Amino acid sequence: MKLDPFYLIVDSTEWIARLVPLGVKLVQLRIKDKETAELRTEIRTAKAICAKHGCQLIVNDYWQLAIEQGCDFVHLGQEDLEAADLGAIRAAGLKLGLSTHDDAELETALAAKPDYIALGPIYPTILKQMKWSPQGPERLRLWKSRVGDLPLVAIGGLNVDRIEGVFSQGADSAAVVTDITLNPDPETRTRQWLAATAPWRSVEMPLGR
Ligand SMILES: Cc1ncc(COP(=O)(O)OP(=O)(O)O)c(N)n1
Ligand SMILES: Cc1nc(C(=O)O)sc1CCOP(=O)(O)O
Ligand SMILES: [Mg+2]
Repeated sequence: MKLDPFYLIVDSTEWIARLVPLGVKLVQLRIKDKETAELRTEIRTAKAICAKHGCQLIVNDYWQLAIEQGCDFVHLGQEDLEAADLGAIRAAGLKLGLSTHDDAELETALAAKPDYIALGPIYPTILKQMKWSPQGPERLRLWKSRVGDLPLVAIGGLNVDRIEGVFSQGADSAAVVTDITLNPDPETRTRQWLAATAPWRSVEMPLGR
């Protein structure tokens, strides 16, 4: 499986409606602190927008709602994974992305046979408090050697200027929140991300890229 090299993460369908039509092909809906009914509506709406624009939607955390709404991809962290029913996720045909932050988490994640592995935080992030120090882009190379053919997602503190650095270390996709959502002009920033990740979007990548 291949992931688009530009992995946008947003916290509402408003953002999805605003940015996905610009050409985004991979988006995560990451909502915290909303009631189930509202989450259900958000997921349903996000799914419809993404389907219209040929964008892969990944639902963060809420795997039961993702199943209920007929989604096809979820992202779980390690604590989410502990509480999740992997059998139900697989039986529903969902693909699964997993977070990792250290060796033990990578081992746990690989045992769950995910469809991609994320490593973070690559750089300091202002989105949320994290107990891990920034990994640095070099750590992606070690992770890539361990995940083999599984797509590797870099996350945490990424911006347009840091894209080349994560792909040169072996990342297959670069995930981003605040460089876009806190930008004074999120549409222009999204277009910059699309352009900057274009070299990694081609079907066949030259060796060593
Ligand atoms: C692509 C990607 N990588 C990591 C995360 C973080 O997941 P998690 O550790 O479960 O933390 P929350 O995002 O749920 O706060 C992610 N969402 N996406
Ligand atoms: C949600 C999330 N998870 C991370 C991890 O390391 O698992 S870092 C992160 C925040 C990403 O936001 P930004 O691009 O604004 O730094
Ligand atoms: Mg989570």
